[in-house]
Amino acid sequence: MATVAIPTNTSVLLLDIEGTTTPITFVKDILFPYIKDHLEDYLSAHWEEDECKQDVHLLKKQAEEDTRQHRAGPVHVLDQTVHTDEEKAIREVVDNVLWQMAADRKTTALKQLQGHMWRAAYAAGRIKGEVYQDVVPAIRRWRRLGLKVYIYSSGSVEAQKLLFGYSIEGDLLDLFDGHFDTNIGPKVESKSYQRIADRIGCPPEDIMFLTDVTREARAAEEAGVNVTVVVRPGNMELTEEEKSQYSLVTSFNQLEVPGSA
Ligand SMILES: CSCCC(=O)C(=O)COP(=O)(O)O
Ligand SMILES: [Mg+2]
Repeated sequence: MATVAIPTNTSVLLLDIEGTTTPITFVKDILFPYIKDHLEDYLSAHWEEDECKQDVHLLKKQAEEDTRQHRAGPVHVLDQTVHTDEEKAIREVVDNVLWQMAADRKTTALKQLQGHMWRAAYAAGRIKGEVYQDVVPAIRRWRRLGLKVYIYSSGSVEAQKLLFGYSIEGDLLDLFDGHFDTNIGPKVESKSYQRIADRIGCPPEDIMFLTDVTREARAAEEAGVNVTVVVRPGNMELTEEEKSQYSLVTSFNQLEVPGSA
């Protein structure tokens, strides 16, 4: 695959995680199964704690929104207020979370709870965040050239910091100037990218977004952000039309910063 020149005006690289910096298999085969295996025990152990109560509250708000939107699933209604039976209430939360995960939903409520659950696993060394080999050297190179590097993932900011803070390559948090998650808006909506540009304090045109998902790429482009689509093993196959529409790279090494050769 050919090299892709980063536009000369670029001052910020905005990176997706799953399928871009990190193999999809790490998320699907390690992070998500951890949640499924530990969910019920986690809720039972932390049910009375403020953080867990806030997580359940957010899930309930999301379930109410889903009901308003007629987004029916096998189990999607949480009604904690009427439950005096803790076990039953926990069961409802478990069913709701598993239903959301089966649909790979990116709701802030789901992502916040997942982030809180992974904290203990990372801290105990049971999980280490995976990053592709080309990622760290490329980011260090970009930073030496004066570019800023931000993360934008559906995973909560806390989950992002855990992944990079406890990574197979050690603590990588000093590689990033900041993190964004769905609190700024969904990754498939162009307004989210406008907000990110505002928050960083630069025009959208000065940002290059790297992602594996063309719906995200399209939303970013609509906001005026430059985009390169990252093709990694196991990523969703692109259509011929998508391949012709976007600049593609299989490694960050293919991104050339003008004047740096
Ligand atoms: C960064 S934490 C785990 C990943 C995750 O939960 C997720 O939804 C990944 O979404 P992305 O926007 O990075 O593709
Ligand atoms: Mg992705």
